[in-house]
Amino acid sequence: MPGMTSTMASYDTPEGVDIRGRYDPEFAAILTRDALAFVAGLQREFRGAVRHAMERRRETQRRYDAGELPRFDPATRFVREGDWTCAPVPPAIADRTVEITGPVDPRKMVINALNSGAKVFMADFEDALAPTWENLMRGQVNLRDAVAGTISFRDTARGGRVYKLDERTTKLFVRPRGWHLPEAHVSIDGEPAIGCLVDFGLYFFHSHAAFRAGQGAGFGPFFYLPKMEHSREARIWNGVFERAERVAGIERGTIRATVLVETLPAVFQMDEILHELRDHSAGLNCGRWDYIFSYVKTFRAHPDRLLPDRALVGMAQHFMRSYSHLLIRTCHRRQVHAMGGMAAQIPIKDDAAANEAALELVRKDKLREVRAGHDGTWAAHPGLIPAIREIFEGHLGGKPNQINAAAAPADAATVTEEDLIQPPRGARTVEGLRLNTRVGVQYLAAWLGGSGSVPLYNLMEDAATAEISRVQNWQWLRHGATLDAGGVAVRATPELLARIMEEEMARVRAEVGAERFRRGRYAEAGKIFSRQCVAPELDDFLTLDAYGLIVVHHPRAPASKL
Ligand SMILES: CC(=O)SCCNC(=O)CCNC(=O)[C@H](O)C(C)(C)COP(=O)(O)OP(=O)(O)OC[C@H]1O[C@@H](n2cnc3c(N)ncnc32)[C@H](O)[C@@H]1OP(=O)(O)O
Ligand SMILES: O=CC(=O)O
Ligand SMILES: [Mg+2]
Repeated sequence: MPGMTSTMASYDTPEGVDIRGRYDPEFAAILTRDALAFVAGLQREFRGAVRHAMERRRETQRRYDAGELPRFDPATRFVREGDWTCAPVPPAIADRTVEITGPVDPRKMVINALNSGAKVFMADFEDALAPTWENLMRGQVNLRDAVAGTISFRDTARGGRVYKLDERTTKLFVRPRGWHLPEAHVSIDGEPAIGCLVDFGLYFFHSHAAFRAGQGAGFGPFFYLPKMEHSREARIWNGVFERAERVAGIERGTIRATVLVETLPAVFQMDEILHELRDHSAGLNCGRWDYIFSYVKTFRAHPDRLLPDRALVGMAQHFMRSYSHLLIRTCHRRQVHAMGGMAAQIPIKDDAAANEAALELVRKDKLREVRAGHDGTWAAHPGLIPAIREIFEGHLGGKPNQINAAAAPADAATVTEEDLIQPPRGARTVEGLRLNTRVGVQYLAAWLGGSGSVPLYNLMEDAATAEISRVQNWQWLRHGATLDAGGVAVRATPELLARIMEEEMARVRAEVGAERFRRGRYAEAGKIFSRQCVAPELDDFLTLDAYGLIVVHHPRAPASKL
């Protein structure tokens, strides 16, 4: 009987491992006994180090809250000043001029990304994915089939159009979740698994051999590593890679990873992070959106460092420019790629002039990046790839990257601690508070409904951009910021937010329509977002705070709070 298997059958798990997510025969082919034993081995070896690293994050934040500023660590000066380089770049990924990003599910999108004409596809378990059990497991199935070259999809909504891989596809990088996120559907020795070790472990276990034979020319698999704050966290990843190489019997140093420098503390640790990963490094990337989020988080207790409206905090702000210039110099000194970041604009379908204006903003952003010395950059949508390729390939003149040209802006050698934390300039407005609220609520509603990246007001929104909306509102309220309301100064207060919330919820309802509003989780998202904005203590991550609401344990009752 259809459906019978899903209630009766269960996963074959090794000692100490329990699967609390829905049973599905397709998922069972991923959650094999051996694959789970591999994940459990990682968790058992590294859980102590991860716990310690998370405690150190909290301890460091307490020091920032007491007035300390982030700075370069005098104890590791020898690493910053030392004359060392990372292992040579694998030939398969010398050219990373344009990288498309997208969630590991839906399947169609994965195929589109692999066929997009970009050099790399960064398949995301992180900012672009709501980590529901279904998304995570379907994502693993998609990645296994993508690496095997067998992935296909029949789109019934499009008259049965069949999607399959082209002759030439992009190289695959996979981004697991950050160290802070648990995986509540997998328990190991009675505690939730570490989310990123589940993402990494299952993908690596099933695909490393096919990947190295097909995609990596003897190297790989390749990864992106998000949201790290300190080199001790990179050291854990290095250990994970070494264990994986040992267990799989592959040559040490062939797994490679690009670290996103997307927290403020990490910008003071770039050499140290590369040094920890020097045998496994594939460079650094400017994760600009989480970086802005992290600036607010780090300075949550510093009223002299309030951000202006979110729309004004771009790469032209001094602290952002300094960060990207220092990242380029650091990477090129260490002989690895310095990757640029994500412009939030996406194609606008129904307005040619607005579309051209959006494309022009993307072009400008990419031109700035390649001129500054970046070796490649990110695209959020396939429609942007031709323009971005033209800029990067035109500037590089046939070279795959500019690592050996040691390209870096002249001011990169003199970037100071003060440059990296200089408060951004610009107005703080009630309109900004409104927009944060409107966007934050809609993103959260989408995330609760299982979508981790969505188009909103012609921009890409994902967990990182939504975090900026949340923490900026929190910061303004916490410090009673003065906001401009069309020439009149008003104070950011919980009462003002409550009024704006009511008005913006009504606006969202009118925009999306009553039926979609009712079916979606907008009301719930509104409540969560409000609570997060007025919380006495800033929640570290909105996705962690709300995670319990997307956890569905089987066969027991759904929706348990962790
Ligand atoms: C801060 C950071 O971490 S940035 C990195 C994480 N964020 C991301 O990766 C966001 C990636 N982008 C996206 O998710 C999407 O582009 C969105 C949600 C912004 C917009 O998606 P949509 O509304 O579906 O776009 P749209 O309707 O224009 O899609 C047109 C086609 O392009 C495809 N497409 C759109 N974006 C992508 C993508 N990133 N990768 C592959 N294919 C894509 C769609 O599948 C669709 O294909 P079809 O014509 O065969 O049906
Ligand atoms: O992950 C990328 C970012 O900008 O955040
Ligand atoms: Mg990010």
